[in-house]
Order: sequence, then C-alpha cells, then structure tokens
Amino acid sequence: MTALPAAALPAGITALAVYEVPLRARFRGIDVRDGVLLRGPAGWGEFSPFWDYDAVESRRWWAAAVEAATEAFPEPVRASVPVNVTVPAVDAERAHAIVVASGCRTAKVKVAEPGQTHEHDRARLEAVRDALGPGGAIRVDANAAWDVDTAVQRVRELDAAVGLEYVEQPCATLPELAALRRRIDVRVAVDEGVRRSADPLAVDLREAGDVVVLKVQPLGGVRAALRVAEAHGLPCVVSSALESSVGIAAGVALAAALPELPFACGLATVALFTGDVSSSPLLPVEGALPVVRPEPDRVPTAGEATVARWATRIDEVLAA
Ligand SMILES: O=C(O)CCC(=O)C1=CC=C[C@@H](O)[C@@H]1C(=O)O
Ligand SMILES: [Mg+2]
Repeated sequence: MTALPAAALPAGITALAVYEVPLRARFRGIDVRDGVLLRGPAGWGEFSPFWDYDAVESRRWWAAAVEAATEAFPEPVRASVPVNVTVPAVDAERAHAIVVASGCRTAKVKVAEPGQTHEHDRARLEAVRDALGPGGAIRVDANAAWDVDTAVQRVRELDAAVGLEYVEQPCATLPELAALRRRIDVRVAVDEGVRRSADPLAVDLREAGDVVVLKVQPLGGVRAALRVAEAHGLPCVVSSALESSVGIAAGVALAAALPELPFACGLATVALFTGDVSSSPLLPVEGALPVVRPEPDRVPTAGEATVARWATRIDEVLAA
C-alpha cells in the first residue's frame, strides 16, 4: 500500500492509499486508471476524479470519498443490484466475448468513438445482440458526440438493427436532447447533462430525458445522489465513474437505497480493470452485484510520480 502524507486531512481520515491499474481496453481515452482510497471510521472511500476534471469540479468527488469514509451508507432496500456489462469501443469479436463472459442480460455499448465510423458501431452492436440473444437489453452511450440530426439517424438505424433500451447522452446540451426526444421513439438517458452541471439538483430534465444517470462521485456522494434522484422524479440508473471496488461499493449502496430501480446499473466496470484493490472484487455473478463493501486488501501500488500527482491534487481540491 502506498501512503500519502496525512497532513491537513478532514477529521476522522486515518489513512490514504494510491492505486494504479491498467485497463483491459482503452476506455474514455484512458489506458490506466488511478485514484486515492481514504480510510475513516465508516470504512474506505474513493477519490478518483479523471485528470481532465479541474479542482473545483473535483470537490464533489472529494465529498463523496469523505462521506464513504466517515458516514454509514443509507439503509438498503434490496440485497443485490442488477448490472449491465459495459462494452468499450472494441471490435465486434471482442465485444461478443466480453458480453458472453459477463453473464449479464443487459449490455451498455460505447458508440461514436473518435476515429471510428458508424460501421464499427453497427458491427459491435450486432455482435452484442448475437451474444445476448433476443431477450437481452442493449443501451448505447454516445458521450455527447452527435448533433441532433446525426443522432436521429444513428438512433433510428441502431434501434431498427438491434433494438435499444435507451440512448445515453447522445447530444451535448439539454435543448438538443429535448429536440432529439421529440423525433425518436427510443428513451433518452441524461448523464453528462446532470453530472457535469454546476447544480445537478436544478437542471430541468422534463423535456430532455426519460432516465437519469446517477454517479456517486461526480454528484458528491450517496446522499447527494439520492437528492438528485428525488428532485427529478425520473427512473434512475446508477453508473460507475470507472472506480475500483471501493468506489463501486458506494454506487452499489446508492442503487440499493433507491426506492425504485427499474433498470440494470452500470456498476460492473471492475471487469474493465486488469486487477483490483480487493481480493474480493465487485464483479457480477449472474448479472448482479451483492450489496457489500470489499476491503482494499490488495492495492496495486502506484508509481512515485502518480502518488505525488495525487498529493498535489488533494491539496488543490482542499484549497479550491
Ligand atoms: O455505465 C456503465 O456501464 C459504465 C460506466 C461508464 O460507462 C462510464 C464511466 C465513467 C466515465 C464515462 O465515460 C462512462 C459514461 O459516460 O457513462
Ligand atoms: Mg455516460
């Protein structure tokens, strides 16, 4: 375990550890995931804002980590959480293998990857449908890549080809999502429109979305995310921010505490890592995760430069 200097940490935080783990396939433009684990009286929390998030935006991620370490999670109303397999923008053959290996009945597939064509997406989606069979559900995530006209065309075509449960953040802005929604029959899920907003409670999703994607760290913790769910009154999908099992456990706690959970959650992403911080990683069994908090008893040691980078980052976030 790699320790950071514990100076100027919030009361109750007694240890920090930095992890660094390569991904099996490039995801969101990254090949190695890294982050900090915090230990407090309630257990371990994870602080792992992506490197393209600045100090101000990372404050909510810090609040989530401190919450997990210092306060018990809300009471669960279910003992397990159904999850989707997450399929990166890989080729069709690999996508097929990932879905089969997962045991999940819902797949979320990345589309519109920079440098790839519509044919890549189509081939990947067809392979995923083949792997799932007719009974499985498929959702796609375009990460805001399309304008409205392109989204109309792509969503209609992909829906006709494989059937879509929903499309996640197909366009960048809420007015664009609202315009798209009027022109397609597929549900629209809002992710970046909520998690990157300055005030996730105040965004007006009534015209723009059918589903809200909730991520614990970007929203500032499990309790903050529950307030976002309540404020919007829409069906929610809890998704990861590509965390280790420690961060995923907070997502599982959120999904377990939501009064309604109509869709599978995007919390099976430890499978995208080549390793984990725990010897009991939160990986799906028959398409579900148990409501547990794995101990980080096997943290893959981060290099010196990574540890130093996180120490600086924590200082910046605490000063922001
Ligand atoms: O939702 C899932 O199946 C997994 C999580 C996931 O896709 C994401 C996690 C972190 C960063 C994002 O680019 C991405 C997303 O956009 O939803
Ligand atoms: Mg998304």
